[in-house]
Amino acid sequence: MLVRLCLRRRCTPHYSTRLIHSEREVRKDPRWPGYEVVIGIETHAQLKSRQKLFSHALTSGPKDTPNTNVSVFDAAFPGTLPKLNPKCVDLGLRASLALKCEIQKRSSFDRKHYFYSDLPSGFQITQQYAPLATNGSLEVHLPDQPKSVRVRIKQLQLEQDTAKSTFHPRTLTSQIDLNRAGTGLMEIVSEPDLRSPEEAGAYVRTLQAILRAVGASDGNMEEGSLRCDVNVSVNRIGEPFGTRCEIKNLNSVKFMMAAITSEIRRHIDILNSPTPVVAQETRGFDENTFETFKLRSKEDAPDYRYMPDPNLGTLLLSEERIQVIESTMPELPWQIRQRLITSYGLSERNVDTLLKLDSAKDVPLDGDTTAAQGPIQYFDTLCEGKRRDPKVVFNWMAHELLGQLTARKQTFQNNTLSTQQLAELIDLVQEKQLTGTSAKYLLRHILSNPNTKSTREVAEEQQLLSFPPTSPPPTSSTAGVTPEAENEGALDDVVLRAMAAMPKEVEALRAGRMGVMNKIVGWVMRESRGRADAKSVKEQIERLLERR
Ligand SMILES: Nc1ncnc2c1ncn2[C@@H]1O[C@H](COP(=O)(O)OP(=O)(O)OP(=O)(O)O)[C@@H](O)[C@H]1O
Ligand SMILES: [Mg+2]
Ligand SMILES: [Mg+2]
Repeated sequence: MLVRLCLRRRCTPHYSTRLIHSEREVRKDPRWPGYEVVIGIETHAQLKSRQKLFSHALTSGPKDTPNTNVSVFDAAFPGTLPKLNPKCVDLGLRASLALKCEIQKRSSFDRKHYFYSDLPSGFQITQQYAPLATNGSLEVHLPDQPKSVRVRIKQLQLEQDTAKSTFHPRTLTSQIDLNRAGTGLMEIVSEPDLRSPEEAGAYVRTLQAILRAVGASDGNMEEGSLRCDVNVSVNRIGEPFGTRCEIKNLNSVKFMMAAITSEIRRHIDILNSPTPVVAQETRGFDENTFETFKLRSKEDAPDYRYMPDPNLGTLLLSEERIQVIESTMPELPWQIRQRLITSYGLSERNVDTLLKLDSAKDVPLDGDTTAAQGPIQYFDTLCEGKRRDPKVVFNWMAHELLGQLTARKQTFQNNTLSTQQLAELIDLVQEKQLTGTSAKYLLRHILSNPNTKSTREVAEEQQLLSFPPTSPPPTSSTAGVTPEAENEGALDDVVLRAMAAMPKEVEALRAGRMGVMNKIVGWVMRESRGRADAKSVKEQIERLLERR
C-alpha cells in the first residue's frame, strides 16, 4: 500500500504555475494596473440524490429535524461498511459529461484523515488520487464582453459531506447534526484560469446553471448545496504566478466576489511593501467587515495521511453505462445559447434572460430531467419554428408575461398561461385584432382567472377585440352586417361622437392647428377602452374632415 501511495503522490498533476509567462494571455484590469490576478475555484456541489453516498439514509434538506436521517454507517459505528450508491455515480457522470471531462473508467476512493467534531469516523472518503473525471472545460460568458473565457476543469471527484456543527459562544458548546454526514458531494476543481472577481462570479453562476440543467445538483448556495473555496494569487504582469491563498467555504456569489477583491488588495499591499512576500495561507471571509482573515498558514496545514479506502474497491465504468447517461443528457445551456442566437437571431442579452429563467426551473431528484418543461421549450413552442417573429415572442414572454408574474410575486414556474393561449394572443395583436393595451389587459385577466378557453373566446367575452385598422365609408345602417363590419361601424360611430362632442377642436383642426388632434384621438381611445388603434382613429378623423 505504501508503494502505491508514493507512486500516486508523484502522479498528482501540477498546475500551469510554471507556464512561461510569454505564453499566457494577460487580461489587464484598470483597477490594479501592472498586476495580474489569478483565481482557481474548488466547488463542492451536493449531489441531487435521494440517498447518501455510501448509505441508505435519506439526503436531508435544511428544514429536516436534526439527527433524523442518519444510518449507523453515517454515525461511524464500528463494523459498519460503505456501499456505493450508483445514483450518485450517475449524477457525477452527468456533471462530468456536461463539463466535457474525460471520464475515468477506473477510479477509486481514499480516506482523508482529520479530527473534528463534525467528522464522526475521523476521515472523509474522497477521490484524491484517481478521480471520476479529469480534463474538462467550461465556457464562461460575461455580460457586455464579446469574448467568452474558457476555464479548464482539472478534475471532478466524488466525496462525502461532513456533519454540521453549530457553536454557541454563550454556553461554549457545539451542537452536532449528523443529517448531512455522508451526503454525496462532488468537488469540481478548476485550473487557475480566472482573472477577476467578475469572471469568478460568472464561472460559478455558469457552473450552477449547468449542474441544474443536467439535474446533478440543485446548486443552491443559500441552502449550502453549493459552496466554494477560492484560490487567489497576484503577480506583476510578465512574471510567474504568485503564491496562492485559499479562502474557504464561501456560500454566495456576492460574498465570493467581495472576498476575492479584499484578497487582491491585501496581496497588492504586501507586494508594494518593503518585504513583498505573500505567505501561502488558508483564510476565511468575514461577512461583516467584507475582509478575509487568516485561518492557518501552510506550515500549519494538516497532514491528511491519505490512504486508499480498504472497504471500497475500484469503481469500474463500462462504455455502455457512459453511453446510456450520454443518451439521456438534455440540451445544455451553452448549446441552447448557440441555437437561440443562430436560429432565432436573439441577442446575447435576451438569451441570458431565458437561460437564467431556465436554470431556475425545478429538476426532479436523481437527475431525471425529462419531466421538466422549462422556459426554453415554452419559447420554442411559441415560435413554432419561425412562424412567429422570435423577437416579438421574446418580448411577450420575457417582458409582458414575466413582468405580470413578477408583479404577482410569482416565478415562471407558477405560470398558468398555456403556450396556445399566449401564441393566440400574440397572433391577435399581430393581426391587429387586439391593441397592445387590450392584449396586456387580457394577459392580466387570464392570469387572474386561469382557464383553458381560447384567447379569442376570452377577448370576445371581455369585449376587447379591436375596431378595425381601416374603415370603409360610413353606412347609414348596421343591420344584417358581419361582426367585422359591425366593429368598423362602431369605430366610425365613436369618432363621429368625438367630433360632435368637441366642435371647437374640430374647428381648430379645419384651421390647420393639428396639435388638437391628440385630444380627439384621446377621447376616442378612452371611449373605446383602448380597443381602437390610435393611427386608424387619426386617419379616420382626417378622412371625415375631408368629406365634410
Ligand atoms: N497560483 C495560483 N493562483 C490561484 N489559484 C491557483 C494557483 N495555483 C493553483 N490554483 C488553484 O488552486 C486550487 C487547488 O485545488 P486542489 O483541490 O487541487 O488542491 P488543494 O486546495 O491543495 O487541496 P484541498 O482539496 O484539500 O483544498 C485549484 O482550483 C487551482 O486552480
Ligand atoms: Mg480541493
Ligand atoms: Mg483547496
